[in-house]
Amino acid sequence: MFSISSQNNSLTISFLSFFSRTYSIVMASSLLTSPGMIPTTGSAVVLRSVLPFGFSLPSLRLTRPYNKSSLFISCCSPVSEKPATSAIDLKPVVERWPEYIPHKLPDKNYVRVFDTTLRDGEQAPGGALTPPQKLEIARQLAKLRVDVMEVGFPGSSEEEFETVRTIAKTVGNEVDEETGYVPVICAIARSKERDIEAAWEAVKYAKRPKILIFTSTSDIHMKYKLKKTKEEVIEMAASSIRFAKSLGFIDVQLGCEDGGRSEKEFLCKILGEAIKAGATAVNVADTVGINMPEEYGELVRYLKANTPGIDDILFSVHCHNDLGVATANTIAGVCAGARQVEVTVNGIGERSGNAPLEEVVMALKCRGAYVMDGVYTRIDTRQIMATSKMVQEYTGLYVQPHKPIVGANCFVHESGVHQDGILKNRSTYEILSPEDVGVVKSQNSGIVLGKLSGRHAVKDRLKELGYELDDEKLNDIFSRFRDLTKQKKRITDADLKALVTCGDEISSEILNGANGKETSGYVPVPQISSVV
Ligand SMILES: CC(=O)SCCNC(=O)CCNC(=O)[C@H](O)C(C)(C)COP(=O)(O)OP(=O)(O)OC[C@H]1O[C@@H](n2cnc3c(N)ncnc32)[C@H](O)[C@@H]1OP(=O)(O)O
Ligand SMILES: CSCCC(=O)C(=O)O
Ligand SMILES: [Mn+2]
Repeated sequence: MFSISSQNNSLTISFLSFFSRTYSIVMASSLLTSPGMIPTTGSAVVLRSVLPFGFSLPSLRLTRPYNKSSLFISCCSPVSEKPATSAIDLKPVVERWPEYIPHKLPDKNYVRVFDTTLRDGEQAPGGALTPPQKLEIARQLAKLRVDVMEVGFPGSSEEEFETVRTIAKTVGNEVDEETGYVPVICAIARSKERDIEAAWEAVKYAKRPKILIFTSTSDIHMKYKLKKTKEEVIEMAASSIRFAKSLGFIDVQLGCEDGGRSEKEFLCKILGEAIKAGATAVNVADTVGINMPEEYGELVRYLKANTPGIDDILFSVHCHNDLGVATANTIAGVCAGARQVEVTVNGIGERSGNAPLEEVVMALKCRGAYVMDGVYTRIDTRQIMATSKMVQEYTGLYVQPHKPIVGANCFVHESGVHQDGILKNRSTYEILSPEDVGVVKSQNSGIVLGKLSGRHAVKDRLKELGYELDDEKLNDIFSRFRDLTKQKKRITDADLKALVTCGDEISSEILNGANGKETSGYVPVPQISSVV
């Protein structure tokens, strides 16, 4: 069924199943007796093997020790019986954080997560935060294990300067003993010495300080906003980078604002000059969210292919969501070779926001191994929901129920056909494991009852409540349940009990609230909460 090969410090198990394209793998501990073996991070399972006639076969790459004597690995192929992510992903005993080298990644598939919730996210209209809130979010971002957090614009005000400095002094020095993890603390600056000095004075206390110097590169921005020529903009960017280095910054990123509307040849030129001046990373921002995924991916590919020295530094992507494709553009950038993603929690940011961290990270976790050549991040995805909730509460910017990954409806089912599928096997309609994103569910399994629900779900819920019904009785209850949904949007446990116990009369107790707040319009789903 499978073959095992060993190379260097890694073991590859290739599964030779021609019969099924769905995989559920149980491995005995005897396979994994070698000390020093754990799954590669991010996507525990790396699928690589390809059959001659195009079928994908999974292989599992193991490189360090497991803390379990036996392993149950659930992995998904393009068609899977298991959620694509799994709460029982293999966990290492102690996983050391890779050494941080600003311009270099520990391996070619590592994607660095640069969170900008506290800078671009805070720029969301109505999203301003107090200094203590920013500090608390920074601590939570560290729990989430973001590689880099961009925490503010020190040159913009005294208060912002102090806030960034406090985060640098605290969160920027809290090294996790077990893993060695400590976040990079980044500050943004315009291409102005005053901003760059303020950035240095604020973040220099962090173990790993970083600056993002931005400059506009599109004709529109250069002409109307900066009122500068191309040559002047190049000189401004290069001299700013040199100035930042002269102050003590080792990690300097140049951000090309409005890169998505910039001339490609000009971008190559300015990026090349930035690299010569000592930049360790560059980004090309789709500042106005105008690019389409193919277009943005193509831009990244072009710049990676045509900029001298680009492969010696980190290429970062920064996408806005004006046309609803920020996540897709970010992923297209990664597929084109970018290895840092600039994202915000819940996707908050200017106008329609930035690429949401949770979407990009879960897309890579869920599909990185299958369709993106094994890219992965080291985000602790179980902290996603807690982080999302904190950001919602502090900014007052609440996500819609159907927001991917963190919306209240993500693991909830109201329609009969779906409920029936979920009750038979969750993977029929869920691709993620709720626990993987920090969601715990109550015993009613994310099933809510309403107008579109079916008999299976009603019967199942009644059984949970202690009522075992024969088909005739169920049909009767179901018919009255349907009647009730004409008057109530959400049918509660109390309603169900009353339907069973009240005979033909629908009690006034049931209809209480029929016109009330709780049953009109959207009703938040109560059975989901986050695990911190
Ligand atoms: C695309 C982005 O998200 S970039 C981040 C933007 N974030 C913010 O703006 C939040 C914080 N901003 C602020 O507090 C203020 O805007 C400040 C303190 C930075 C500047 O305030 P003010 O001095 O009053 O200037 P104001 O904001 O009105 O105008 C911006 C100035 O910066 C200049 N500027 C804009 N981008 C750049 C750049 N990349 N490099 C150099 N100068 C720039 C503009 O041309 C304009 O300069 P001008 O006065 O010579 O015309
Ligand atoms: C170029 S990255 C920094 C500025 C920014 O947030 C943007 O351009 O969208
Ligand atoms: Mn932005």
